[in-house]
Amino acid sequence: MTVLVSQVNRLRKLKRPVVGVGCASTGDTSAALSAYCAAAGIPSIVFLPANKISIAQLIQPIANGAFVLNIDTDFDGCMKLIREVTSELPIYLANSLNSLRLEGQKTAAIVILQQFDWEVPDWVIVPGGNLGNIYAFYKGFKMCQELGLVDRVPRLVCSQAANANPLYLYYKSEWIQFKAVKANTTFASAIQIGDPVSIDRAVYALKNSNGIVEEATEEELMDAMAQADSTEMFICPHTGVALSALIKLRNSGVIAAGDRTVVVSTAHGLKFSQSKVDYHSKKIPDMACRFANPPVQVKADFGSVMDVLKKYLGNKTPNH
Ligand SMILES: N[C@@H](CCOP(=O)(O)O)C(=O)O
Repeated sequence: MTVLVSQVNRLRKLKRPVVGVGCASTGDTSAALSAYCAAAGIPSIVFLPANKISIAQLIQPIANGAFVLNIDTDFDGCMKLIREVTSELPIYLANSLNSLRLEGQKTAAIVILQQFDWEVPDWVIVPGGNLGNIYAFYKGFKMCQELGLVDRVPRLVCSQAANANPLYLYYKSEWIQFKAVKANTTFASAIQIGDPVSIDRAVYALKNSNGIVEEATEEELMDAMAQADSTEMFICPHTGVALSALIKLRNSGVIAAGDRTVVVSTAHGLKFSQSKVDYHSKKIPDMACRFANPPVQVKADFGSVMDVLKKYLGNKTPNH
């Protein structure tokens, strides 16, 4: 996002008629845009689907001084509206159909290679919604190959929530015909997108990296998130979608035990704390919440506290 906002800053210094930067968002693009625009002193305008993003996501653009429109539609409706508006008004569009976003995002691939000491991982798994990310990763890896820094690109996996899975359905139809879907509610709300703007670029990236598309049900993604959290992480539900793909591909043997695999995490878990509260209090209809760790309610007296502690510790063996 800073690549794009820096470019807009330059255009404005050149006296080009750009009154502000706008985006439709499921919560993360708007947070980044509003922060960088605030730093650059450029007005930001964000179109958000009302009641479909977390409070932590909503408050970021508000706090950063963006002009926030809460629109009674879903992300795809917001995207359609901002495209119409930016074709009428001199507002610069910041969603990932703008190639400046992709140029910035592709640096994530370079960072992965650098962290792997320029050895190419076998797999990179990315959660997919509007689908700019998966293409940007491909673009970054391909650029490094063309520069001779590495000799190949990793196999890419794009993982979608089963409730918002147009790419998965397209892949399963062997790329016969793309059909946008109505995105249903998912805990992975940032990828609750039925008509991704970067569909063609994503397909190009997947075909050219011998890629795979996976999907995760609500139960699978929430269980994967809880399992990851219990190992010291604190991931977002979208990362749970990507981890579910890893679990499935590993179980089916597609990803082998020795394969080096990167799972990309796209947001901080603290932005989605309500989903974790719901899971750990086992309040989600039709979900077993197998890895829930609810707090134990106990009376404020020594005996009661000792009783529950002894019961808990009785199940544990000392670690010598
Ligand atoms: N998940 C995104 C949706 C918009 O995607 P973009 O990459 O086209 O900006 C968000 O957080 O808003």
